[in-house]
Amino acid sequence: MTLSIWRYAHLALAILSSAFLIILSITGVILAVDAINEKSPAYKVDNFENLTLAQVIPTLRENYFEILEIKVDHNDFVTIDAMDENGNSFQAYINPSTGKKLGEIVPKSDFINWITSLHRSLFLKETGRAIVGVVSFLLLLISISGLILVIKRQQGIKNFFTKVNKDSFSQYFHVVTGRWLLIPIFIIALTGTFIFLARLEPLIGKPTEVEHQIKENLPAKELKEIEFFQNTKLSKVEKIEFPFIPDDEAEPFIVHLRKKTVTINQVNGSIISESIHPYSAIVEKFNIDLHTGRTNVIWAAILGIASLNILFFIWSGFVITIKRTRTKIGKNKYTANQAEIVLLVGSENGSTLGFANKIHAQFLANGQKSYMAQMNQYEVYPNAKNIIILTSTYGLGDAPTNAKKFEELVIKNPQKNNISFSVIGFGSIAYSEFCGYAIKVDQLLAKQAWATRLLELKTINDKSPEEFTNWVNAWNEITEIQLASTPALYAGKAPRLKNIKVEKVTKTSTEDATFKVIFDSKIKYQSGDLLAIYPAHDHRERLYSIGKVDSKMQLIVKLHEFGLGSQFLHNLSENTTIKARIVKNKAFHFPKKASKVIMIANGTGIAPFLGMIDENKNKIETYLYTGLRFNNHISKEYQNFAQKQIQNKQLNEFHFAFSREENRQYVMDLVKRDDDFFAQTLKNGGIIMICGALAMQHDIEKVLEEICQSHLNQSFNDFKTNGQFLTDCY
Ligand SMILES: Cc1cc2nc3c(=O)[nH]c(=O)nc-3n(C[C@H](O)[C@H](O)[C@H](O)COP(=O)(O)O)c2cc1C
Repeated sequence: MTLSIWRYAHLALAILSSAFLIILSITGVILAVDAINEKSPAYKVDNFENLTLAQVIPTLRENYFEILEIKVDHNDFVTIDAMDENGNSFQAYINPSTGKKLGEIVPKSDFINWITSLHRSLFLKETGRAIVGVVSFLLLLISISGLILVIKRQQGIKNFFTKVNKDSFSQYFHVVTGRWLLIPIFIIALTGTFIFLARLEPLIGKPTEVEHQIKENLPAKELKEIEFFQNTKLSKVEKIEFPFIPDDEAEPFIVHLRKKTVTINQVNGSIISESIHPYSAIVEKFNIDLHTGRTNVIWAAILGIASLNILFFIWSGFVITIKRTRTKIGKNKYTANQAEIVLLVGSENGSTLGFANKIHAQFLANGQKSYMAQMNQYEVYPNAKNIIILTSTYGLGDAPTNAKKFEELVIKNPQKNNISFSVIGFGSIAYSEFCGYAIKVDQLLAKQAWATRLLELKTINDKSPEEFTNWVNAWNEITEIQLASTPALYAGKAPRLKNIKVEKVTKTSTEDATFKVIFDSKIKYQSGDLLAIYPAHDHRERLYSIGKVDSKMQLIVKLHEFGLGSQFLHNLSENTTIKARIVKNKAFHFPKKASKVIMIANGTGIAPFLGMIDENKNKIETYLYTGLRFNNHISKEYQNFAQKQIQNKQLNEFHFAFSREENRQYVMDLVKRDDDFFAQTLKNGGIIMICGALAMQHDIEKVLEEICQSHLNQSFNDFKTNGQFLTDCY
């Protein structure tokens, strides 16, 4: 049978029974705790297993005036129901070997009685019992289908307990705890079903009565001499009814054992009759013991944990199902016939579809006729120029469920035009066949006469947005249709946006079109973090480095004529709010401890450093090197700020280079000039931070390499790997 039939059966049964299962599991946990509690105080005596009735009955007779009965409960505690000399009846726990009273019998609390009744019959008497019986049976079927799903997932029964790869929290724990708790849950379900069945009239057997021949004139015996008492252990007894009047032959002892009830002549000790319990009654008791854990603390604890876990199964099972429904594809704007870009998705749990959705939305926003379908819906696309396949892998290099028919369909429906194809595989290196199915699909398409490879197969481990942007970059390089290459955009969860208030947008400097935006916001962030804004009010985000100055969020932005982000920021009105989010950039936070920090920036890359200097309350020795084009009002403002911070002792020195002024200078010229200082700083464990253009970073790294080689006879790489070089360049 296919995986999906088992999966649907498992799900349908769970949906059908979940409301009742929730009630039964919660009450089950409470009853399990009660079963454990019941065992303390412990009234079981040490030699209980060895005591015979020949020892117990005479002792009790000596100690008590008139005994009605004694009972041995499932905890092996013995209780007595007797009368004292004054004719007052009493019940108590006793020590069966000495007859001593051990404690009062405390009745179950109203709460426990209420819970027990809810658990047994949902307060609906016989109807409720029937519902509970049916739900137990459904739970039995759920555990069987669950067992089969685990076996299938683990590729056979022999791998049942081998490692489960962590795909998502809910899935991982559903499978892992499922493996361990399947047996107790199976037993709970099976015994629960039997307890219900055992109450059905036709299944209840009748006891077998055995009358013994009564021998006349047998000699009288003392109680301790009666053979039956000598041969019967107290531990096998459930109840003994004592004769009303001692020494009267007409008044027998009635001993209730697990398997039978025996009537004994109290004078001569002969067995008068035996009533052998039907098999169903014995099984029922055993079932109740197993179902309630009342005879064993450890088993009661296991049942409690298993019951609790049923709640967890219900929760995680539904999370998995909801995730799975995410593999459904929404309505397309264009038909398969109109489509120029076709995105085909193979996804079991929806994450691959998430990636596909994001590029589909961008294609549509760029005016492309993009069409998305499941791989199982493959057909002929008369106008397609590009087919992009995004598929995950399951089993041992197998297709996800919605791609199972793909191979057959590709062979059956050859395309009529030449179409470029590109395959992106989603998988996990934890599996031996990493992206095995994507590899198969890539090879299959390569063999089709109509297909031309656009890009090499790209495999992506563990849904990595970074690895996905490698494919995006490769796509952007060879096609006209540009896709966003910010990894954060492709990260799993849709980001939660916050409202932040615009406090001020400064005028742009005439020479290099730079301006400052100040936000007033209570969101948590730190200088060096990034602010993600959504200028097109869609999912495409632009990131800006943040400086926290005077407790305000400050961005320094260069206005680009066609820059969506910079134009958006530039046009903001004061006292309005925008939707944005913080992208934590831990790798670029100001060090909490360092012997020395050197900051290198060019252009707007100075933004986070202004904040870091302002926040340098520990007065770590800090040096700022900045490269700008012009020495204008903006650079003057930076210099004034730096001067003030030197007075505060939050900055030690600052150096500016201007590339469009007299004596053209770049920031790397300043580094070269202070080569000895840079070498010593690195040697002494100091940290260099760099923010600005990627090209500047390359140049600076080259200069630092030369400095390290000539001054320290060492490679700059050593300091990089040592975490002494922090970068945030774009
Ligand atoms: C039961 C199971 C089996 C898997 N088998 C493989 C495999 O053989 N090879 C592989 O590369 N990834 C395997 N994976 C990992 C998935 O392909 C990967 O997590 C993928 O990103 C899931 O995408 P989806 O959410 O779109 O289905 C397996 C995952 C699970 C849960």
